[in-house]
Amino acid sequence: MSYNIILEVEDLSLETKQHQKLVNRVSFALGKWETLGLVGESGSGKSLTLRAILGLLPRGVEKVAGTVQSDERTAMVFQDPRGALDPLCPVVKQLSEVVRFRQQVSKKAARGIALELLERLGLPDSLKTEDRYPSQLSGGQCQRVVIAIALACKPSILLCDEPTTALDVTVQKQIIETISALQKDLGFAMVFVTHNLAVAAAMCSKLCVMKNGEIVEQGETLELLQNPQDPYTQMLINSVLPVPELEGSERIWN
Ligand SMILES: Nc1ncnc2c1ncn2[C@@H]1O[C@H](COP(=O)(O)OP(=O)(O)OP(=O)(O)O)[C@@H](O)[C@H]1O
Repeated sequence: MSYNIILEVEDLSLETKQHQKLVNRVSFALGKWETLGLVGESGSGKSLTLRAILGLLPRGVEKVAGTVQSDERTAMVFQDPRGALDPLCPVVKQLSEVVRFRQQVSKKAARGIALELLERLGLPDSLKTEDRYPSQLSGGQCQRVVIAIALACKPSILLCDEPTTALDVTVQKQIIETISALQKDLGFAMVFVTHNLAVAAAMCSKLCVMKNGEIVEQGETLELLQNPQDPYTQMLINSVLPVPELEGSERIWN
């Protein structure tokens, strides 16, 4: 890996045990501080690619070729925040345990670091004083806790698998702004999986467009969106609905 590259995926291929190809010869590189977006339709292999980077492939899926070279401090934020948390454990305790394990500090120090992290993520002070379980938090608050847990590992690479898909649009925007601000503060690199081209354009300096398990096009975000070469990328861009004019235009619901 060259000096500034923190993650390099080369010719990665994943298959089921029955040899069904799921990801085929995927290659990309991520520089320090950079954010790379993986975009493409559902089922195109984005999540499996992230899981392969983390070495956490689901049962029945195998890496059959290729290499992944990455910094060992890699953490992941999953799509479904509630599913990523233990429903039977108060959230501060869950976060403290990760801090204690990953940062090798005392129980008391871990709780202090956990509370600081929660504050940094804009979670309410009531979490400091009362035990709150995931079911007592909103979806956006659960996602903030999950992000705090990922950051407790002090990652140099953060893998985000559609971290805002399960949230409403205003909360989506807040979470994306929070992640961007934390990235500026803490200086990690990111691979960001999203369906949303607007989010990808706002967050990512480079994009890889995936279709049927392959990267059909990759490049600098602006260049790629302004001058897409692959018909599939062109179709993705054309399928983003423009915000309709509010007066005088035909509406679908009329
Ligand atoms: N455990 C598994 N066993 C067999 N096939 C799987 C498994 N997990 C995923 N797949 C298949 O691998 C392909 C890629 O899945 P993946 O979850 O990476 O897609 P994705 O691009 O992340 O989709 P989405 O945007 O909907 O999350 C899909 O065809 C999916 O059905």
